[in-house]
Amino acid sequence: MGGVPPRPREDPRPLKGVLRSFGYAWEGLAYAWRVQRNFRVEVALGLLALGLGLWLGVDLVPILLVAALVLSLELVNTALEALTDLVSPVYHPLAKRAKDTAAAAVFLASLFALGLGAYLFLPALWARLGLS
Ligand SMILES: Nc1ncnc2c1ncn2[C@@H]1O[C@H](COP(=O)(O)OP(=O)(O)OP(=O)(O)O)[C@@H](O)[C@H]1O
Repeated sequence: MGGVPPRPREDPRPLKGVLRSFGYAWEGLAYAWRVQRNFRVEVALGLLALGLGLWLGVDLVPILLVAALVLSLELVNTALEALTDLVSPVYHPLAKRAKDTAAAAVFLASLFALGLGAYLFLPALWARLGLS
């Protein structure tokens, strides 16, 4: 067998342990960035929305919150995909349910982000362009 790295022992020094946890979280982020094109697209769209929000002078808090929601759900979706592939490398209807439902969570949050973007940006954009 082999291939499965040993589980690291918990570091008794609190700060070291916390820093190590950040390191693992960073590895997870780097993995999602590397393998998930959707994650990269969502980061780019989030930055675009922030730039647009700054330019139009709209409230950035809802934009930051919805971007955090979409990106976090995409990370959870990526984790679930990996776990599903581990426990069910061949087709199984329950594996399909798990992957499809996790994907639906990202889809729903993305639809919400789109609606929020339209609600926040369109009136400000019309005003900026002198169309309202
Ligand atoms: N082991 C499996 N058993 C049953 N259905 C599966 C299985 N693996 C994947 N699927 C089906 O194929 C779809 C695509 O799965 P895949 O693993 O390619 O993820 P994905 O949706 O392409 O994710 P991403 O594009 O974010 O990597 C799933 O949503 C599911 O419907």
